[in-house]
Amino acid sequence: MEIFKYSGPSFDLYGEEWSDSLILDDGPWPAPRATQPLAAEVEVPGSKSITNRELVLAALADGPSTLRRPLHARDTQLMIDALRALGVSFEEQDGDGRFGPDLVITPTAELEGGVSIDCGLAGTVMRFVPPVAALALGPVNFDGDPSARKRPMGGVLEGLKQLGVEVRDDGRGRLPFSLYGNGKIEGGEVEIDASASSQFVSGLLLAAPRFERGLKVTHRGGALPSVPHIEMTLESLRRRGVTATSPESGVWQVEPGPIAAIDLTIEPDLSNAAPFLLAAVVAGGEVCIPDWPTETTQVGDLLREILPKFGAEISLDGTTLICRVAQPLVEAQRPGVELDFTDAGGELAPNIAAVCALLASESRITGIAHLRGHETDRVAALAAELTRIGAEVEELPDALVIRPGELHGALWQCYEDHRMATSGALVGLAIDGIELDDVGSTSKTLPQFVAMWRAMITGAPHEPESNDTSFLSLGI
Ligand SMILES: O=C(O)C1=C[C@@H](OP(=O)(O)O)[C@@H](O)[C@H](O)C1
Ligand SMILES: C=C(OP(=O)(O)O)C(=O)O
Repeated sequence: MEIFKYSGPSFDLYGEEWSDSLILDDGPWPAPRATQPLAAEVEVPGSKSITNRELVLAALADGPSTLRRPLHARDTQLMIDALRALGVSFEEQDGDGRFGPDLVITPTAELEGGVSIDCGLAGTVMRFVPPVAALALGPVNFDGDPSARKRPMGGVLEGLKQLGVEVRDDGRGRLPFSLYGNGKIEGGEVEIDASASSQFVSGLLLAAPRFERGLKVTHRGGALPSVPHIEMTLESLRRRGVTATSPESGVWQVEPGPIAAIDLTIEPDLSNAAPFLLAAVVAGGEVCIPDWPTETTQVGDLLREILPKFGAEISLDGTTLICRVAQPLVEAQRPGVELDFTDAGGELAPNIAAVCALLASESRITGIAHLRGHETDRVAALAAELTRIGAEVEELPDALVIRPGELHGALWQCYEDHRMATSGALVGLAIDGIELDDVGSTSKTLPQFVAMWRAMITGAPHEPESNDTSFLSLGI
């Protein structure tokens, strides 16, 4: 079944020539109900966060790098297109992954300016590529989807301005903007407010080994979200021989020096494992995820602690994570939960909040203020959609209080947000008549979602060939 086609990024920075990237086949998608306990093994494609960090580092490395089992999805394709526009070369290579080819990335001697970059709706592209582009000679224009223009960018732009890069923007700290690099950055120290996104810090640190004096970044502002993602950035730099440390809380230091070319296998995306593991919580039964990393900086690893709060028994059989649940959630009449998502917020909270609507008493999901600057305002979107299906929801500035109600079918709005889409699919397992207005939004990080979801429910092995992934080709 063909769910959508990706027509490829195409835009005109200052004009209105937007081409819609996702063309849905048949309007709303009826979310399948689970009528019996699940029994599925679900192989999950590579991590978005690791793939896009590694693409950036490979682009700045001292030789060709090979990425095995990288994620192939809209966010990674946008990253490849952005880096290719700056002069980096990409080659596909057959690998053992089931979700697309391996990649060989060859850096360019000199990054090329005079180009426009489409960030789509990808936070990693809009925050990680500007510091790379600032190393190029000549102007680089940045823009993205209309909804991307609402996402905060201030910390990255402020950091670049403090580094002496000429930034032309409208002062709102948002897309679109242009950078005028002169081929090098001296580096030194910057102080930014990263309370809106940890990606501001990660973006500056990833390019920092190529600054003449390296970089010290200090965060000044409110609570810093998604700290494990900054740890992932430091870890990715260290893996390539760069000295990268956090001498104290809210301060990070990267020494100048070469970024080693490496051959790396990308871990499965543990945040994308979340809807499948939570499906076992909702429907009962067992869902297994192979290749769960034994050590990881991915926030999705927190699922091993979170899922037992919903009655799941979590175990490891070698490197296969097993989530076993005795009874469907609604039958189990489990009490509400209280969870703080300051660290894992963005990626895990939407799915968890959706499942909370199926608990028997009040749940509180806190530490989620920064989710308002994600693909959509996720706090408002979750409040609206859970209310739409009959839950009683209180929306606070940085929290959601979710109380059970008479749940019923409805057209669940996805707001172009992959995690809102998978959240709708989750409640649809337990409630008749849930339809999603835009299941194609899952192509941001998981273009195979629909086929994988169906295969999980029927217990059939997922066949990647049943998806149209032709749009993922690099065209080379
Ligand atoms: O660095 C990364 O790869 C990410 C950092 C987090 O962003 P925020 O700090 O903006 O929440 C996370 O939500 C996002 O999905 C991926
Ligand atoms: C917040 C997310 O994405 P992005 O990398 O675009 O910020 C996410 O994937 O949940």
